[in-house]
Amino acid sequence: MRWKKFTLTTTTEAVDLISSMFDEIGIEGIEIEDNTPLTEAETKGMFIDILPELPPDEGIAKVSFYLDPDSDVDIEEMLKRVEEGLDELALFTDLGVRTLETSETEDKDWINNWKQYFKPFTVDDILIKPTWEEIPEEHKDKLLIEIDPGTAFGTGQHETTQLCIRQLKKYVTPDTKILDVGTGSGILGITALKLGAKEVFGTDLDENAIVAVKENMEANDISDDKFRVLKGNIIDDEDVKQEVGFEAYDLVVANILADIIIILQKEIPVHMKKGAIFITSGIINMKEEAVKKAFSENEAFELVEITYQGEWVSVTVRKK
Ligand SMILES: C[S@@+](CC[C@H](N)C(=O)[O-])C[C@H]1O[C@@H](n2cnc3c(N)ncnc32)[C@H](O)[C@@H]1O
Repeated sequence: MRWKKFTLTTTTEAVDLISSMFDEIGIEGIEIEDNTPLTEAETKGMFIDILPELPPDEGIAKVSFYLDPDSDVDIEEMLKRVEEGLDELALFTDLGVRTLETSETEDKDWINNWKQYFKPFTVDDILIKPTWEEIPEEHKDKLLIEIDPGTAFGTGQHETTQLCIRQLKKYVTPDTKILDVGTGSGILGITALKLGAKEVFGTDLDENAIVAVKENMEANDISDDKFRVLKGNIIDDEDVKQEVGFEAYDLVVANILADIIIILQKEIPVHMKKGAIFITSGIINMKEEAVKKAFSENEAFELVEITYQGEWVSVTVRKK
C-alpha cells in the first residue's frame, strides 16, 4: 500500500503540543525526528507513549504522520484541521518554519516500527508486557497484563496511564463496576479486571481502540461479559449515554487530555453512583489549575486526591 506521508518542520518546543493536537483531531502513529537533544522533562512531556529515538545533533524538529489515500479519511479536510490546529498553537508557541511536505512511502511497516521500543516493565507489583515478549524470570510473581495496543494508545508506558493504574489499585474491589472513557488499548479496564473488578464498560472515539480491546481481552483471558466496549462520544451522543447507563458505576477512569477532562466532568456524574470515584489523568502540569477549577465549580464532586508523575497530573474526585 502507498501511504501519503506528511512531514511538518517545526521547533523542539512545539513538538509535544503538536502531538497532542494531532491526537485530538484523530491523527495516529506520528513519528518525531528531533535533532535538538531534548531535556528529560521535555521528553516526558510528550503525550505519546512510545518515545522516539533522538539523534544527538543540533537542529530543528520534524513531526510526520501518514494517511491512507484509499481509506475513508478525507485528506483535504484533515489537512485543513491540521492547519487550523497549527494556527491556534501559533498564538502561544513558536512553530518555527512550519512547512508541511508531502511524500509517498511504500513502508508498510511504519505502523509496527514502535514495537522495538516496547519491552516488559513493571508498575509496582504489576508486570505489563507486550504480547510478543516472554515473561522475564525475575517478574514471574507479578500480576501479568499482556498488551498489544495495535494503533490505539495504551502500552502502559506513559506516566498518565501509570498514574491511573496506581489509583485503580486503591479503589478497585470485587464489587466495582467501572466505566473506562477513552479506553484505547483497554489497558486500564483490563488492569482493573485483573485487580478483581466486577465488570468494565469502555468507550472510545477511535475504531482501532475497539479492535485492540477485543484482542487484548483475548490475550488476558477476559470473557465478553466482563468488558463491553463501544465506539462513540459520551460527551455529546445521546445513544452512547443511554447505552452506558445512568447511576450505574462505582468508578470512572478517563485518561484523556486536560481540555477534554474539563468538558467530560460535566457529563460524567449522571453515570456514577453516589459516592463513586472518578479518576482522571492526561493532564499536563500547566493545565492542573484549570482542571482543579473545573472540578471545584462542579457541585457533584468533592476532591479526593491529586497525584503526580513527571510532568503529568492525576486528579481523583468523588461523587457527593
Ligand atoms: C491517552 S489515550 C488513553 C488510553 C488508555 N486509557 C491509557 O490510559 O493508556 C486517550 C484515548 O481517549 C480517546 N478519546 C479522546 N476523546 C474521547 C472522548 N470524548 N470519548 C471517548 N474517548 C475519547 C482517544 O481516542 C484515546 O484512545
